[in-house]
Amino acid sequence: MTDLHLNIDCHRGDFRLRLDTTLAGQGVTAVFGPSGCGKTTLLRCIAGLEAGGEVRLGEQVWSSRQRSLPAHQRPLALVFQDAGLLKHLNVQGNLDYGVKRAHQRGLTPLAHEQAQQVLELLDLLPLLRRPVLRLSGGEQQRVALARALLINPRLLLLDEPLSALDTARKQEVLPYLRRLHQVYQGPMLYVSHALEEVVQLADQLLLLERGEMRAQGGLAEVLATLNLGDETGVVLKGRIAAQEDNGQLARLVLDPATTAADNSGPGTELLLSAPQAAIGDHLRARVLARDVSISLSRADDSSILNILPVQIDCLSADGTSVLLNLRLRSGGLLRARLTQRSVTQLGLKPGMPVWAQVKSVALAG
Ligand SMILES: Nc1ncnc2c1ncn2[C@@H]1O[C@H](COP(=O)(O)OP(=O)(O)OP(=O)(O)O)[C@@H](O)[C@H]1O
Repeated sequence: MTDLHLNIDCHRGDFRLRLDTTLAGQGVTAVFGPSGCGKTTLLRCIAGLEAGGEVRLGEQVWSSRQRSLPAHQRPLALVFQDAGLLKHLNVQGNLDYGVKRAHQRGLTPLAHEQAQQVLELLDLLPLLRRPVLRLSGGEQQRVALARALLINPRLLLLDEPLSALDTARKQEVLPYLRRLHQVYQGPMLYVSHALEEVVQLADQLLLLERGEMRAQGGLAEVLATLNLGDETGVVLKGRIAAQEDNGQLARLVLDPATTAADNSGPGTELLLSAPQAAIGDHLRARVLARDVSISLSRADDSSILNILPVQIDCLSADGTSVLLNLRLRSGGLLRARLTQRSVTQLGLKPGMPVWAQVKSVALAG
C-alpha cells in the first residue's frame, strides 16, 4: 500500500500549516475546511510548490529535511479550479502535450487501451478535435482530468476543480468525478469547502482548521462527530434492495457499520427518492440533524416514511439546541437537533430506546 506520509511545517506570510499524519494509499481523501484554513497550501507542499516538511509516498521520499524532489519531477498530477489548458491547441493537442511530459515525472503514460477507457469515461472521444476555446467550462475540466489521468500518476491532487463552475456545470461534472475510480485506483486528494461535493466523493476526510488538523478518518465516522451548524448530519451507505411505487421510491438497506457489536440482527432500511438507481446499486444518503425528530413510541399515524428504532448514544448542548447521537440497528449513527425544551419534555437520556422520524433523506451519489 502506497500510503502518503506527511509531516508538514510550512510558513506562507503570517500563516503556518502544521500537520503530521498518514493518508490512505487508495480512494478519495477530501481535504475540507473553511476558507483560509490551509487546504491549498497543503496540496502545494505535497506537489513541491511550497517548502516545509516531509512528504513520502510509500517508500519514495519526495521531500525531507535533507533534500526535496523538484515539483516537475514528482510522479503526481494536479488539477486546479482553472483547467489551465493551452488555448491555441485542440483537445487532442492538450492531451498529447501532457503525455509528452510524463517522463519528466518518471511516469509511464497509460497504454492505448487504458487511455481510450479514460477518454470514454470522460465522454471526450467526440471532442478530441475541438479547439479548447470552444469548450464549456465543464468540458474543459473533463479535459484537464483526462490530461491528469493519461500520465498515469501515482497521486492525483484536485484543488477545488468545480469551484469555477456554475451550479448546472457542477452537477454535470460531479458524476464523472464519482466514476474516476473505474480508471484510476491510486490515491486522490480532493480539496473542497463544499460539503455537498465531499459527501458525494470522499472515502476519507481530513478536516483542517487554522492551519491544523482537526479530524481525520472515514467520511461517515468523521462527519458524525462534527458540528457543522445547519449542515450537521450523517452520511449513510447502503445497497438498493427494491423499488416501490412504480420506481418512485427505492429501499436502501444500510451497510452494517464496522463498529456494530452484532451484525446478525435485522438491517436498517431507508426509503428515498432515487429515480436513476437500479436494484443492487450502492448509494450514499445524507440525513441532516435538523431533519430528524424523536418520539417515544412509534407513530403509526404519521406521514413520515422513515421511522427508525434507535438508541440514544449521547446528548450535547449546542447553544439553544441539543445535538443527539442516535445508534441505528445497523450500528451506524444518526444525529438529531432538538430544542432543550423537547429534550426535557420527553426526558431523553443516554441509553434510551426511542424512534427517529427522518423527515428528509437526500441522495448523495
Ligand atoms: N502567497 C502567499 N503569501 C502569504 N500568505 C499566503 C499566500 N497564499 C496564501 N496565503 C495565506 O495562507 C493561508 C492559507 O491559504 P490557503 O490558500 O491554503 O487556504 P485554503 O484553505 O485553500 O482557502 P480557500 O478555501 O479560500 O481556497 C491564508 O490565510 C492565506 O491568506
